[in-house]
Amino acid sequence: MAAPLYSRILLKLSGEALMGDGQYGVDREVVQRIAREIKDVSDTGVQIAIVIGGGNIFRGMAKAAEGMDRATADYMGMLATVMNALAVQDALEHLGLPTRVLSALHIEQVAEPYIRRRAIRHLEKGRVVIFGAGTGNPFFTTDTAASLRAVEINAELVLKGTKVDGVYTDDPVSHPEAMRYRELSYSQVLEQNLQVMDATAITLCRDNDMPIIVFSINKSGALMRVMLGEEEGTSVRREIA
Ligand SMILES: Nc1ncnc2c1ncn2[C@@H]1O[C@H](COP(=O)(O)OP(=O)(O)OP(=O)(O)O)[C@@H](O)[C@H]1O
Ligand SMILES: O=c1ccn([C@@H]2O[C@H](COP(=O)(O)O)[C@@H](O)[C@H]2O)c(=O)[nH]1
Repeated sequence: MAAPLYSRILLKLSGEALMGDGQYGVDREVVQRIAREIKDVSDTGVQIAIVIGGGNIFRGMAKAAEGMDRATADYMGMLATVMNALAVQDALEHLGLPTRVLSALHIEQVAEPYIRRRAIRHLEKGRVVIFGAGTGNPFFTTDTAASLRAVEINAELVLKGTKVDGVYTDDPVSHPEAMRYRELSYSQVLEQNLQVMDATAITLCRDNDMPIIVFSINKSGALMRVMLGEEEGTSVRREIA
């Protein structure tokens, strides 16, 4: 089999991708399938760090969050990502993969605190590192946490695994006629206001020359195909000559 193109990656998993066909929460079978795909990549020797979103839990609480103080609601969202991190950790460890959850919020009984050098050490030892609680700051998103952690740990690539199979001319969920891009520059995403990742996350990647590939985590084998450099999803990187 061909060798992966990367040795250290940051995988951003959309929280909503974990809920399968449900309205909210975690679908165990979906998480187990994603865990198997992660293990396949890990078995090739690629170091994998993961940032998980919280949309599957947090959007289920949207009514409760209405009218709340924004920062308080954001802390609820960050705690939701910790629950997802534990669900993914459990699924990976059932497959025999060593993992560590590192949380940006202090909850020592549940997860190690985020310490950059520790995260790198875990990766070097072959552990899958799962970053919980986003950046630890309200007014941010887990996409931004993914860009930030990727830069911090010197990852070679941010992989955004989501429900759609790339970046489209418009939201493909509400605009079925939208067309998928094969590649885009950071500035095209920003100028065209393509909503697949927020502007802060894209800007951080642009400023640090961190390439991004957006792909469908629901498509079997897609994660491995991205690792092997095969045509999959949309690649976002610096200006295309
Ligand atoms: N131009 C676009 N191309 C592709 N997807 C788009 C575009 N504009 C909006 N989207 C939407 O962006 C979503 C991707 O964001 P995603 O659901 O992964 O959110 P997230 O914040 O990363 O994760 P979470 O579900 O945890 O909140 C897709 O489901 C898609 O419907
Ligand atoms: O750094 C962060 C990351 C996340 N949040 C809050 O959590 C939710 C869920 O994250 P998603 O990226 O939408 O999946 C988000 O809406 C924020 O409320 C945060 O405050 N800071």
